[in-house]
Amino acid sequence: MIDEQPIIQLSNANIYQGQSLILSDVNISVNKGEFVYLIGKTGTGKSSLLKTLYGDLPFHEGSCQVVGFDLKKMDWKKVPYLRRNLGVVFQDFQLLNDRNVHDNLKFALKATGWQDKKEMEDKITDVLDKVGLGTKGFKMPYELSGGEQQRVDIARAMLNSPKLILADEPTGNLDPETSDGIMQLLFRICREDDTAIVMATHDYIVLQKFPSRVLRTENGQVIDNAAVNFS
Ligand SMILES: Nc1ncnc2c1ncn2[C@@H]1O[C@H](COP(=O)(O)OP(=O)(O)OP(=O)(O)O)[C@@H](O)[C@H]1O
Repeated sequence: MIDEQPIIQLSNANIYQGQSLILSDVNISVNKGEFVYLIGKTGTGKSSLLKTLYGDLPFHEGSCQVVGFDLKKMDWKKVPYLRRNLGVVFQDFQLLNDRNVHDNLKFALKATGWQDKKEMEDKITDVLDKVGLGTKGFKMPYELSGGEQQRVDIARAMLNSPKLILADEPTGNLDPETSDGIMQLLFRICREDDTAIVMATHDYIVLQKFPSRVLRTENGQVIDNAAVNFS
């Protein structure tokens, strides 16, 4: 068996928002290709944890390794390099409304250092096919349904073939049927590309339909392999 480093490893980690300690003594590890839910009541720190993992909040106490980056030692200027190695998916899609789907993806590629036109075109075709939007590249974001916009957001997260995708309530704005489609897509990416996915959610229907390991934020702690009470 190949001895691989976890994609995420936090040990005795403290998570802050400014001066406020949000989560303390966090000890979790996520392996390649794992799908992990992050649940917990509102305001208990799910987004704060995800933001720390993608370098949006500084990390100082304990240890935190993400896709091979040591966040405690990492120079703040290196955050763009960290971001090239992971994908982030948001609840509100965060697409640029002044350009079409293709150009949204091209913008993201250029912003992460891509230059070769042919390679960029091939990559855009590849990710749009993967999310089932191969024919929608010319559409403006406002011409798409919520589910389609979320697929574009996921396509954008996949552009740099990340080993990790962090998703903050990706089904939060979608109806149950559309959510199912997004969950099937995320699980397929996880399985076929061996991408680890950490997904914050309030959606217990999704958890029930697509069971996987659960982390729960509660009373300033993160509980691993948490039981879920569906009643
Ligand atoms: N920008 C900020 N500045 C200061 N405190 C913040 C900021 N954002 C969030 N907080 C605080 O951090 C704590 C955790 O919030 P966080 O958004 O991480 O929780 P959450 O579990 O993701 O909540 P939700 O489920 O509502 O999205 C809350 O007490 C919140 O008020």
